[in-house]
Amino acid sequence: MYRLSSVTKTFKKNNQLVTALDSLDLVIEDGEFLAIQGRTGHGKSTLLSVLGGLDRPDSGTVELDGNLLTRMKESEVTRIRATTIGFIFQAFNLIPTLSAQENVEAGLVPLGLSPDERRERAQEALRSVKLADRGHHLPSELSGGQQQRVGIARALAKEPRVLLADEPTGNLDEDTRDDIIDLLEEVRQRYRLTMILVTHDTSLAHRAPRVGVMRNGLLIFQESPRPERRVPNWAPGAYADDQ
Ligand SMILES: Nc1ncnc2c1ncn2[C@@H]1O[C@H](COP(=O)(O)OP(=O)(O)OP(=O)(O)O)[C@@H](O)[C@H]1O
Repeated sequence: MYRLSSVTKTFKKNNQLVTALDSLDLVIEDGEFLAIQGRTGHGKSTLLSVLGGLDRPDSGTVELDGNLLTRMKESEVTRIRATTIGFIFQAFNLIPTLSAQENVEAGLVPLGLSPDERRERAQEALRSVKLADRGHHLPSELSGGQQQRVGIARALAKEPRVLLADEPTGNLDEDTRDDIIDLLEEVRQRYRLTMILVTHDTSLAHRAPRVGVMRNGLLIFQESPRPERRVPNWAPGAYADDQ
C-alpha cells in the first residue's frame, strides 16, 4: 500500500519555480488499478517518479508497504525499486543490442540472482507475455507491440508488487494498444499487482476502477463511468474481475 502525505515537488525552470506536486495526499491500496490522466505539464510523470523512488519530494512523506521511501538511504530505495517496483515506459526502453531474453535478464542484475535463476525467471516472464518463442530476437526484429511485451516481461521478471506504467501504449496503434492493456490487466490480476497507469487516452483510463486527473500538482478523483465499478471506496474483491 502506498501512502503519500503532503508531497510537494518543485523544479526551477528558466529561473522560475514550478510546482509539479502540490502538497498531494494519496492512498493506493494493494492490488488497486489506478489510472492517472491530465494535461501535459501537470505533474503525472513527477508523481510516477516519486512513487517509483526515482525522485524525492522536497517535502512530505512517501510510504510503500510501511517503508518510508522519503527517509531511506538511496541504496535502500534502490533495493526496493529492484525487488518491488516494475516500470513500463512509452518508448519501451529496451537495449537495442541485446536480445529479448537478455533485456529481461538485464533488469534482474541488481537482484543478485545466479545466471541460471536469471535465465529461468526471464523465460518464465517471456512465457507470461506470450513471447517464449522470441527470446533470441533483437528489439529491431520485433513489432512495437512485441517490444512492449518484452518491456512488460522485464518488469514482471522482478516479481514486483507494483507496476508503474507511463503511457505504455502511446507508441502503438489502436489494436495493439488494446492487446497491451488486456495483457496488463491480465497480469495485474494474475499476480495481484498494484498498477498505476498514466495515460492521455480516456478510453484506456476508464478501464481502471479509479481514475484521477492531475491538475496543477494535485490529483482530483472522478467517478468511474463503468456503473459496476462505482463503489465509494476501493476494496479488494470489490470488482467482478478482481475475483
Ligand atoms: N527535471 C525537471 N526540471 C525542470 N522542470 C521539470 C523537471 N521535471 C518536470 N518539470 C516541470 O514540472 C512540471 C510537471 O512535469 P511532469 O513531467 O510531471 O508533467 P506531466 O503531467 O507528466 O506532463 P506530460 O503529459 O507532458 O508528460 C512541468 O512544468 C515540467 O516542465
